[in-house]
Amino acid sequence: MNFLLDLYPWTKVVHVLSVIAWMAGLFYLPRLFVYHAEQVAIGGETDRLFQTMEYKLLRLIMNPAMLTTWIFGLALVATPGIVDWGSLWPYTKIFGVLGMTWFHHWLGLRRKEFAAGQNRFDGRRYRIMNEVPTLLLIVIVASVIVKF
Ligand code: HEM
Repeated sequence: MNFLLDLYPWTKVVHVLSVIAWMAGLFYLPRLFVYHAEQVAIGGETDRLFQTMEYKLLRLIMNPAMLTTWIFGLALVATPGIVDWGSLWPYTKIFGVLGMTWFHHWLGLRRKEFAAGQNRFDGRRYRIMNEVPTLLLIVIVASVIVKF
């Protein structure tokens, strides 16, 4: 895995770029759900517009960004000398990324419900869920920067 040492800064560049794209979607999609749930009548033109925006955000931005975040994150894990498994931070980071991945799939399930005209949650619920990626982001960034 020594070739990964030469690539290390560039692996991290692609990892962080992917993270930014993924996070943009993880913050924005629940906001779309808030307005979709509160302001939009089922079956109308605006409903179809929101469904298209949600579909494209998830499929074209968030799914690929999650995939490349994972691929390049795991490449960083495989790079010699980067992760000290005797420290606490790798475990808090794993907790954060598994939580973020769970949240991504939770949003994907809610998108399918909107697409079927069967949304079950009100805007307040989506507002509350919007805080989940914020909290996980704090845990993850503190883990990789402070490295406690
Ligand atoms: C999906 C699985 C992920 C894995 C396996 C992973 C793994 C890693 C590893 C091993 C590093 C290298 C740390 C170093 O160079 O010292 C790193 C850096 C980083 N990760 Fe991740 N990561 C993942 C997801 C995420 C997520 C979801 C975020 C943010 C929401 C994130 C944010 C960062 C940042 C900002 C850095 C750069 C820290 C620095 O060195 O300045 N990562 N990641």
